Amino acid sequence: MKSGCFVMKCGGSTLAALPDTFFLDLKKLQDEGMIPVIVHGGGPAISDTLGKLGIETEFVNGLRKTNEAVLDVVEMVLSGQINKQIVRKVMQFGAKAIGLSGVDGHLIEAKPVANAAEVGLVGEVTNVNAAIIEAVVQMGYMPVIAPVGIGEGAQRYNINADTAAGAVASHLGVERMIVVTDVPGIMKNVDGEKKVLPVVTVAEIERMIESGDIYGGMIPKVRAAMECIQGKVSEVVIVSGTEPEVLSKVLRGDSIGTRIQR
Ligand SMILES: Nc1ncnc2c1ncn2[C@@H]1O[C@H](COP(=O)(O)OP(=O)(O)O)[C@@H](O)[C@H]1O
Ligand SMILES: CC(=O)N[C@@H](CCC(=O)OP(=O)(O)O)C(=O)O
Repeated sequence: MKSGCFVMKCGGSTLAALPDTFFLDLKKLQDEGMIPVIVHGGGPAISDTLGKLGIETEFVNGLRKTNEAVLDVVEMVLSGQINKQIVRKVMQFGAKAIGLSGVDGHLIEAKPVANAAEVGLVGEVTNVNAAIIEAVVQMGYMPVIAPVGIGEGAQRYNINADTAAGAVASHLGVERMIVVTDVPGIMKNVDGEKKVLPVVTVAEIERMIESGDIYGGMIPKVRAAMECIQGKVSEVVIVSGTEPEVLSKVLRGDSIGTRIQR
């Protein structure tokens, strides 16, 4: 992949709260020749629609228990509602974007996760067809990707968005993944005060999961980060979407959020 390309994962927790400056920043970066590849979540919107339809939903270690009925809603909300909302918003601020789901052109190939007996149709990424992303970028568009995967027998899978973003970053071989969420980074209680850790290593993350300092939705983020920094990706940065011009700040190396390094 060309230099200047980075993967940005945008969590469902923060999508509605993203300020206009976030989208203006994306447009500025695209104009400057930077290449954002967006992978998005949408967990809260999925839960909301499942609730309206009276379908029960449950999480096991941060993964949604998924059957075909749940998968219908996951695909509808992620590839339909949320993906198009993001594409429309990016275009409204003047940038060029094309929305895809992991199903399109076998973009994200998947197989059942190891604990499928417990969580059902949740996928683990087996391959990312980077050539599709590269072709979209070549045409001057920002790819916006929904984390639904496809596997053997054309089976769809629900993939955690952090996991999908990490796999996309690894397969594209980008230098950096930026995880945009609703907290300013990985936080820790220091002398009774919650502080953002500027840098954490893999060993520190393992200790923080063990001690319970990292829990819930932060776990798939740090697991995806630890997985992708084993390869070409040199760092994963976790930041808040409400911080003005957060992407430009990370890319120019400002001290912001939490950097996860090898
Ligand atoms: N150590 C930690 N520092 C910051 N947030 C944490 C930590 N451990 C767990 N969290 C939780 O992780 C959440 C972010 O994950 P999640 O809600 O899944 O967001 P997203 O939709 O962006 O993926 C935070 O709102 C916070 O409640
Ligand atoms: C398997 C699994 O749990 N999939 C997630 C996919 C969306 C997601 O990950 O969205 P966030 O980034 O907003 O959490 C789900 O069904 O909620």
